[in-house]
Amino acid sequence: MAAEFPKLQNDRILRAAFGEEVDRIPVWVMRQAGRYLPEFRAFRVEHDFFKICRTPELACEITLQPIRRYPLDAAIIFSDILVIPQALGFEVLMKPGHGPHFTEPLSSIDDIARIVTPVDVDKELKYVFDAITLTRHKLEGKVPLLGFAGAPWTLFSYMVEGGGSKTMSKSKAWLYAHPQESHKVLGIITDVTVDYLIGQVKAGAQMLQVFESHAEYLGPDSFKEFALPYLRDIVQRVKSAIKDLGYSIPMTVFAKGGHYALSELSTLGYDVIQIDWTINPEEARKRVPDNITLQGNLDPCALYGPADSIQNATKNMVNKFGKRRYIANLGHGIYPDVNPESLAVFIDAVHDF
Ligand SMILES: Cc1c2[nH]c(c1CCC(=O)O)Cc1[nH]c(c(CCC(=O)O)c1C)Cc1[nH]c(c(CCC(=O)O)c1C)Cc1[nH]c(c(C)c1CCC(=O)O)C2
Repeated sequence: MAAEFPKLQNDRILRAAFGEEVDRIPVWVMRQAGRYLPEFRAFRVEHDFFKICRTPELACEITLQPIRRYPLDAAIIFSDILVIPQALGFEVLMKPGHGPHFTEPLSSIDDIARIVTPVDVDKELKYVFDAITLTRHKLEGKVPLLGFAGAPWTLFSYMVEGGGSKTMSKSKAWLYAHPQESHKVLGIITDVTVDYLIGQVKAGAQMLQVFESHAEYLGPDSFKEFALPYLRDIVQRVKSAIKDLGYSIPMTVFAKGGHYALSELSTLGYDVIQIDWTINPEEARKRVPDNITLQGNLDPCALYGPADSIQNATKNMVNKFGKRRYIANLGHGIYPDVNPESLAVFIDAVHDF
């Protein structure tokens, strides 16, 4: 199937992920297709967020917007981690300015019965696979296309909280009051995520990232019990299945705020570990073995500074990571009120290295 896609012209990010030499440091940016771009905001006036996700032509167009503007080294498919809870039967709305909203979250353990399982991923999430295949063609081999999914604990916390939360106290309450039931739900999410990521590879994704965005709410012990086993399960099952299909695709894990677990995360089988800006890259390098690539980690707020300050911060960051086994990125998604010009300064500063 891969042979049907246009030939890849820039494989820097894949080479860096596998620890091969690169002529220049690859860079992409979390939320590179997003509200900081006027062309994205114009689209959002006309289209609902999940309608864009569900319409391959629209999702493809949004994915390509930052690629047209900047010399990025990867595209990431426009979608959201919450398409998995939707496939499990939850209604999720994206309220402009408020973020995600579940109309009926998991409010008691009796609600587990409402979860639709097993999920026929090829049917329920076909729209994502179609968007990936279309985008892979439309990219014309310019850069690799990344796929992604949310990690089980992060999705579980959304399904229980029903939206954002400062403390995650409802979902953490489940972990302490109903550990067995929590494991059951985490297992259900894991199974569908495995099929989903395999489907993305079959559809044309060339690298995969798993977002454990809510790692910061757990601690070493709860992360070890409720996050780590599922992150391991995902990488091992996906890697083994795609290997049987003849693919070798690098996988990245991002446990935001989860530095306390960096050593354990390094043992799971991911090729790349993304870090946020609250850890010094030199410290991360010490805790992650050198057969793993690091990705990150400029403070997204650094892009509010003037050009010379962005350049200095980027230079400083790259010096700390070193050029080997490194993919440049921000430490979290780009903020909606960042000047698009500032992103160009960041990307050029990485490439000038
Ligand atoms: C936690 C999480 C979500 N979604 C995602 C995560 C993990 C990464 C992270 O930690 O940020 C992942 C995600 N969401 C989106 C992408 C697209 C690809 C890309 O990075 O460009 C990706 C990779 C689009 C999006 N997802 C969302 C938008 C903005 C929606 C809008 O236009 O109204 C975009 C472009 C909405 C979203 N989606 C989510 C939230 C909390 C919000 C609201 C807050 C916000 O806007 O940043 C859940």
